[in-house]
Amino acid sequence: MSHPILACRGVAKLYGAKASRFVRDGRFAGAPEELSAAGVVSAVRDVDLEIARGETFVIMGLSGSGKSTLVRCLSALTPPSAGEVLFEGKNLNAMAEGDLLQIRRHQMGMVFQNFALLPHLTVLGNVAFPLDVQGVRKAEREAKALEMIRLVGLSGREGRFPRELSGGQQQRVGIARSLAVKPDLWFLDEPFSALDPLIRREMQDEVLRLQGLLKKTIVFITHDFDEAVRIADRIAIMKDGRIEQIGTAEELVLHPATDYVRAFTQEAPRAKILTARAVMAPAPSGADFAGRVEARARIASFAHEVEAADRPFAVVDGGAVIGVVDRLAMIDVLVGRERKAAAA
Ligand SMILES: Nc1ncnc2c1ncn2[C@@H]1O[C@H](COP(=O)(O)OP(=O)(O)OP(=O)(O)O)[C@@H](O)[C@H]1O
Repeated sequence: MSHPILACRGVAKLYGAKASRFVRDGRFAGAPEELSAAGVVSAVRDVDLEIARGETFVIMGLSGSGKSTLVRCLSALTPPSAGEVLFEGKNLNAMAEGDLLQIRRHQMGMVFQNFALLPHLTVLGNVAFPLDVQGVRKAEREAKALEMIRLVGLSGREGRFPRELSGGQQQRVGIARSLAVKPDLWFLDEPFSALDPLIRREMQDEVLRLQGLLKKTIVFITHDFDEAVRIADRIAIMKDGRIEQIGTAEELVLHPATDYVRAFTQEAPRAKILTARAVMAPAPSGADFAGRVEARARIASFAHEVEAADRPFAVVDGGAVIGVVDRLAMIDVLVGRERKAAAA
């Protein structure tokens, strides 16, 4: 990656009175037994990652795996105990407090699971709040806030208080507020887990729509693989404070680096993740095709047609046939048996 907007090198976050014993020369060093004997929790350790500008990067893992702590380190809410977090190449932890505050206020936006709205402020007041903190004048901040309220579809509700809104609407206010400062980096920490499944899906579409429009860099935490698959460019899977693997959903499903990732992705919606390219077989010469599918098309989008056909479908890339998929390939996918991809 040429110029990541955000990068981590050897990041660790330790909790406990004796935590500093396990940091030497800015690096984390300690065996699990030593840490537990000293009563130290390594909420995050050994994290290296790079996030590209415009990327939607999802962090997944079970409860307690360190997702929120890592995001707190990435967003400079908390300093790591060891390692570096680089924002646009600058080390956030070596920065003067004032510069850090500027970056947090002007270049980062956050959305939380519990909405974190101010109950005594209206929708307009809540969305304008971060601009108020920045010292933006009233007329300007209200104009900007109204623009964001319109963007998230809440026009007409500017004067309502949070308690007068549904959960989904409250989270739209949270989203509008986090976007009001026009951040480069947008952090969303399990933003939709308090919402019911239908609203949750609607909000995922909302994030996708806003991302298409605003082209932010997104760091998104979720427990839900379906949610991750819908929105992520890449997914990091965390376990016990460490990142087990980073990859596209397809890479994680097809090439899990550890048994943990294999187990974690077992229930993943394979047909929504795998592409024609990943399941195709080499095309026999002179084959008679029932139709064509794009190499990058997800299986779910064409499985029906292919299953119903008595001949294979051609897999095409840039107009050229690069392989075939047939009924058998569909069954292989559904039972989790992948074929080797044909040379692409
Ligand atoms: N301030 C703290 N003091 C002590 N331990 C902490 C602190 N914050 C987090 N931890 C511990 O660090 C580990 C990681 O916590 P974290 O909240 O980052 O996990 P998570 O993956 O975000 O979990 P969840 O999905 O439940 O929010 C947990 O074992 C937690 O108890």
